[in-house]
Amino acid sequence: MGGEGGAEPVIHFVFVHGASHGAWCWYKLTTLLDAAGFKSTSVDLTGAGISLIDSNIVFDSDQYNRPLFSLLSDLPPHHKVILVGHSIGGGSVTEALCKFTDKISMAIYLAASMVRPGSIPSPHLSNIHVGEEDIWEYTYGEGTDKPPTGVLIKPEFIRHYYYSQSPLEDVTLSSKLLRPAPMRAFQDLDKLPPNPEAEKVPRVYIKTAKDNLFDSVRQDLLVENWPPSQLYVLEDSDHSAFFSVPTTLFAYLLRAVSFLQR
Ligand SMILES: CC[C@H]1c2cc3[nH]c4c(c3C)C(=O)[C@H](C(=O)OC)c4c3nc(cc4[nH]c(cc(n2)[C@@H]1C)c(C(C)=O)c4C)[C@@H](C)[C@@H]3CCC(=O)O
Repeated sequence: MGGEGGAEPVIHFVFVHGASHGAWCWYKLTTLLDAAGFKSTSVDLTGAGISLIDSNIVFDSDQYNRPLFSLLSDLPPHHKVILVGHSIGGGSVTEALCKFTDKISMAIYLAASMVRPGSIPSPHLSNIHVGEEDIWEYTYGEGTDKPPTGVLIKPEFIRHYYYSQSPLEDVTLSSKLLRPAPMRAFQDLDKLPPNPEAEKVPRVYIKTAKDNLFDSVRQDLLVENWPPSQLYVLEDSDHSAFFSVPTTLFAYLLRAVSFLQR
């Protein structure tokens, strides 16, 4: 955990957003944690949130994850963080876990992509939203004869798939803030070689039970394929627990980290 040389080590949470989101989506959680005396940081990955980079020119996962990697590499010696990733942000968490293993005391996946390094994820998992509707809008930054460079959920599907149980104010605000996500950065996320050291770090999975985007069956499959040390279920949560059930999520985060102190 912290280890700043004072009497009590600081418990420091670092939050990683999912596709199209940004550091902004964690505002309720960081407020609760800061008020309770914890340290929290939320990052904007390249091309997301208030990043000045156009996501159409983000080419790979290294470039996409650079703000997170910089944060971790700049931590003082012996300072460890609890890394929390949402949705496809779980891929960034796993990459960070492999690259900065000694900086991470716990990895927490919230309705997130949790794929074991060295394994091949089932195609059933990598097909985003396998339902009937075509809910995605693509951007062709290099021309329509080339593969898409960006992807964003169509406006009419935002509420149902991302925020069905969340307050309307959060839906309204998010609708203004969501940005196209860098397709090419996602293609190589989760394509990591085996990493036995990273496997020693405790992992926690938090399931979202009323999730219209990432259904229970697929979340269960991730958990089955790479069992975490702790599993929690947010019964009333949509895909975006940081909006729909922030106080329960806060309580689960505290319960999860309490196991580090035993
Ligand atoms: C375009 C393919 C690329 C990909 C994109 C993508 N993935 C998610 C979104 C987008 C645009 C979302 O909006 C959603 C999210 O982050 O919401 C905030 C996404 C999810 N992805 C998940 C799992 C998952 N995705 C991939 C792969 C890709 N996602 C493509 C390369 C994998 C693997 C291993 O290949 C996995 C495990 C979920 C956590 C969410 C839910 C989306 C869904 O599956 O319906």
